[in-house]
Amino acid sequence: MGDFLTQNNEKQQEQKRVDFVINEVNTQLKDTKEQLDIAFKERRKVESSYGDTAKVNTFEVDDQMETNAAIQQQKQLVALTVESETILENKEKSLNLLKNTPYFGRIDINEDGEKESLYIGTSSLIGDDGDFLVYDWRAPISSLYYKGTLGHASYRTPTGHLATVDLLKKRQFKIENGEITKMFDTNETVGDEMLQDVLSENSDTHLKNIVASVQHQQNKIIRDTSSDILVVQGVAGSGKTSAILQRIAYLLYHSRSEINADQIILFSPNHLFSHYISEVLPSLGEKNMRQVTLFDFLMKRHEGFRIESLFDRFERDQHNFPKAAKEIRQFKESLNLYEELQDYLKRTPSDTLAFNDLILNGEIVISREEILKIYQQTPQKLVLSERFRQTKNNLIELLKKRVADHAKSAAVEEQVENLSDSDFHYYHEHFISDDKTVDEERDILNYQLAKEDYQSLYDAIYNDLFIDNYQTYLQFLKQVNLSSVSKEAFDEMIISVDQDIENHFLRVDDAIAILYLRDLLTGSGQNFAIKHLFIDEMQDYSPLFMAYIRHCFPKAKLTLLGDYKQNIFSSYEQDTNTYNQIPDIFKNESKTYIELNTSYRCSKQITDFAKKLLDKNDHIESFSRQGPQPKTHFLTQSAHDMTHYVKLINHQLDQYPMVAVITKTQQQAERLYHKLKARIDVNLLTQESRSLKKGVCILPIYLAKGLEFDSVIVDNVSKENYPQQSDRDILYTIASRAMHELNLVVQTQLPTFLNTQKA
Ligand SMILES: Nc1ncnc2c1ncn2[C@@H]1O[C@H](COP(=O)(O)OP(=O)(O)OP(=O)(O)O)[C@@H](O)[C@H]1O
Repeated sequence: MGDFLTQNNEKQQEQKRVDFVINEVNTQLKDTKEQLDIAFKERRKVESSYGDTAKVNTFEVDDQMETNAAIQQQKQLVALTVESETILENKEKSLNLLKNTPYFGRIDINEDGEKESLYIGTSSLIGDDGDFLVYDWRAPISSLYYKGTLGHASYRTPTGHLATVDLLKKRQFKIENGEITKMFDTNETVGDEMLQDVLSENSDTHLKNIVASVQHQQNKIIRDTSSDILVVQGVAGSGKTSAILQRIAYLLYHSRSEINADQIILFSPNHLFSHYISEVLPSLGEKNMRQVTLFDFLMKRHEGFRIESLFDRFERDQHNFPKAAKEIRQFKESLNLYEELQDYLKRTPSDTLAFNDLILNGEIVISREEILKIYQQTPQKLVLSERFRQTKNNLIELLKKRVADHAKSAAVEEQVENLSDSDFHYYHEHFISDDKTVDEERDILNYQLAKEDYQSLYDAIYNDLFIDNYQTYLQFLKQVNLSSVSKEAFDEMIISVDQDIENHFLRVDDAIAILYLRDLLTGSGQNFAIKHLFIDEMQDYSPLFMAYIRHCFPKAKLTLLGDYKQNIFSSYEQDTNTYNQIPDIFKNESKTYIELNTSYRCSKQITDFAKKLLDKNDHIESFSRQGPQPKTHFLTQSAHDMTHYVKLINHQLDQYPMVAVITKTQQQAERLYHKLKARIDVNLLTQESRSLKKGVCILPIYLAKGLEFDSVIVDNVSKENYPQQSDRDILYTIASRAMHELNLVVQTQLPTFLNTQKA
């Protein structure tokens, strides 16, 4: 009873403080809004007078100079007003976040005999008297909340000095709409009670931030600023995605002046996922980073080609994936291919390199033979990219000569004759100075028009389109000797790649290899501006792609995360997966490895079930949250059984806002959707889907990657549908999408690997 009273009293005290802080937030919000209003008016004023200045007569030279100086000054003024407006807007955003939940944690410390209580929230709040009412969770001192248990603890001060304190108390709050709904004191890093509470909530259409309950290992990922390559292997639901999003917020805070969100790229598995995670950073007061999928990345770089997505490839593999095809794919995805490519390009006689004719209006202006000759005339001792640079320069010179010839042609003469008055004035104004004679004027005009005729050829040379990477790739393949595959099978593959190219279509592995080949040849394709690159679900990317990504973003620090057990797309076996090859891919770079072994997403019962699908050696810990046991339902697709299927779905829907029926393939998802849609409101998700909705959705597993649902129904877990041992990875991935409840629908018999365990 005494305890209860003390607790109640403490809660009242804390609530008083919350009220006080919210009051301060509201006052500051009001001030900020007023200042924003002033800043906005100020900017409008400066901008409109900037316009007036620009209109000043620029006829006289002196006036012109004066005007330029004035314009520069005005430009600076506009930049300053925009900057102060942005600062105020950011402040307003942070205050709005603090308005309902000003903080989530408190630590009491004794530092050099001085006791202090610090409150921790999504951003800092400084009161009238200059005191910190709330500390940003990313401030150095806030790290005490995440890493230490009570007693001695240390943190690095902004000056780099290691400060030691006595951590006396750690308290967690759940504050909703200004009211403390829960409050726990804890000695754990972040106590189980709070975590239990967060994890027992229902799933949502968007991932939430985990700022209040980051766990010790996750904290290491978030606060690592020194590794060049940070590699995270984490079991399904262990918070990898959550941790990297927090990490991005952390990096942005600590390097505000050096990094902005545009210099951070996240490779995400699909657009559904991109949308699913898009609210985490804004909820922490930060701008979202750039997101790209592998498919988009390749499409952008192979203009005019259709690319097979990983999803289409997965569907195709379900129908036919012979052993030879698997061997060839493994080769095309491997670092060996990179080495062979390099080697080939070094030793290959130049006449096996393929070039494109430069064609204008159906006529060859520079033929591929001419280009080859130019290339062959460059010094052999130079590196390839340098030979290409010289070839390119020489081609431009040659084109200039062709332009000069063209300028004298009757066609151009005629164009000049037929110029309209306004075009004539335009050329005069832009290209011909007053001191030219009539003949000179004519020559310049002819040359300019001839140059414009040839502009597309300049662009083609500039963009390296005179090289035929696709044919060069075929030439390369023709000399590969892959001992594990018969010559017939390999030749067949080359014919099929040739046909694909003819049809302007590329398979993923070819698309990546061709990009690498292109960049090795031309020395292009690198982006030095990107500072951080994150790859989620790294197990989906081949070693070759990883090496290529390093080539593309040479200055970026990499954070690679994944779970090699959720191995759906790759043709690799466990011991040759991308994760194991990281030391070979990033040979001379420093790497830090972190493992996350606890699944926070699933109830203990679901994690225990999923665990049995994996090897004994795979280490997964379940979090202690309890839920119902996974259940098996034997249902065919007869009308009678479909009624039971619908009942099962409805029953889940009565209990949970988000229910997913997960199939193995898109085709199965579509078939099931058509059977169910007349009886129940369901939402079919496809590659084109961009967002999740509450209710019931049907989707194939590869679209459910990275997502989670309150309840998952696994469709058709039958031995015909999951015949192989490797299908265990797919079932593991499906099962681990479920937070609270898992149901398996079996049409015939359970797969052999599941038969030995009762669901
Ligand atoms: N420290 C934490 N506090 C609260 N919730 C957490 C924490 N860590 C993870 N979670 C929750 O666990 C769930 C899984 O997290 P997340 O999606 O980041 O895991 P993941 O490792 O990326 O999973 P997957 O490999 O399946 O994509 C999310 O609901 C997330 O909010």
